[in-house]
Amino acid sequence: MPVDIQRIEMDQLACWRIRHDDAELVVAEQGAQVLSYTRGPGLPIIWLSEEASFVRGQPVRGGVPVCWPWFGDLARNPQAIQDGFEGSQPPAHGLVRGIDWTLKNSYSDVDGGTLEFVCADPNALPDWPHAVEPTLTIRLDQRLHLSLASHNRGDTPVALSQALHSYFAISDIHQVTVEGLDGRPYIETLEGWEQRKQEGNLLFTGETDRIYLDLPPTLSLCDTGAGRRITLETRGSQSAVLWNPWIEKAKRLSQFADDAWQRMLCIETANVMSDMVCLEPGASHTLSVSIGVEPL
Ligand SMILES: O=P(O)(O)OC[C@H]1O[C@@H](O)[C@H](O)[C@@H](O)[C@@H]1O
Repeated sequence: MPVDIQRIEMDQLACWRIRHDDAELVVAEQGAQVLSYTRGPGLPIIWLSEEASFVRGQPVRGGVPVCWPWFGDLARNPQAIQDGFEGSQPPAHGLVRGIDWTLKNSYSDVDGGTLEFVCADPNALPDWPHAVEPTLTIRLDQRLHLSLASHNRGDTPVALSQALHSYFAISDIHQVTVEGLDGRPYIETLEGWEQRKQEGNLLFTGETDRIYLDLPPTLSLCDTGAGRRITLETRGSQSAVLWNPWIEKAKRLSQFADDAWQRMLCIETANVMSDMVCLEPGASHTLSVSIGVEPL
């Protein structure tokens, strides 16, 4: 079946939809945010909140928000990243989630379709005066491939942290495990940002908000309830954030049903803390993840 690429609208947001075989991907120009990704009928691969709103200037809950040029709370980032921001109220997860990116290129071939976005509005980031424009290449073939590239065109070094904040759809949080973390160090942000070591695979029994470091290139999300394994093959990243808000935090989140914590899990391919990116003048860095699905 030929690859079909269409511009569509989701309420206030201009979006692009790629259909290929039984897969469908929707990406908003705002934030270059993947909103949904499905393959055949049944459980989606990427989760989009039932309460998501598609409003200009507001990040959508679910999909894959791009966190850039810092991840999370700026005050928790290494000093060199904090020093790059000259404003007074840094938003969580950086500056590009709620602004329009430009579709620079789109094309299809026999194997799939590709969208290339650039965040190039020179007035968009007045409090972050650095000559780095991120580009996000999104390719759908038998897998979903996301590549976030940063190129320092200025004449001073630039430090940044970032994440492809992927929300995965799951059958039930009690029936999933994450493989590939065994023996790796992590920062337990819910208990004083203590550094700990993972023993075995990760299971979920409560609120989880951890930064894993020194990671191997592949992590897997094994979902026995759905009978499938989602694999994340990364490049340019050795850190990931594992997040589930559980019961109480779910009630405080925007665009999030009280019980939605049971149906989603974030595995965020990242460059955070000691895995931050330092770009010398003229240097580039690319953070990539390829997301595949296989039956158990
Ligand atoms: O509500 P936001 O800004 O999209 O953030 C959602 C979550 O994003 C995760 O990456 C953080 O680790 C969590 O602490 C945070 O709650």
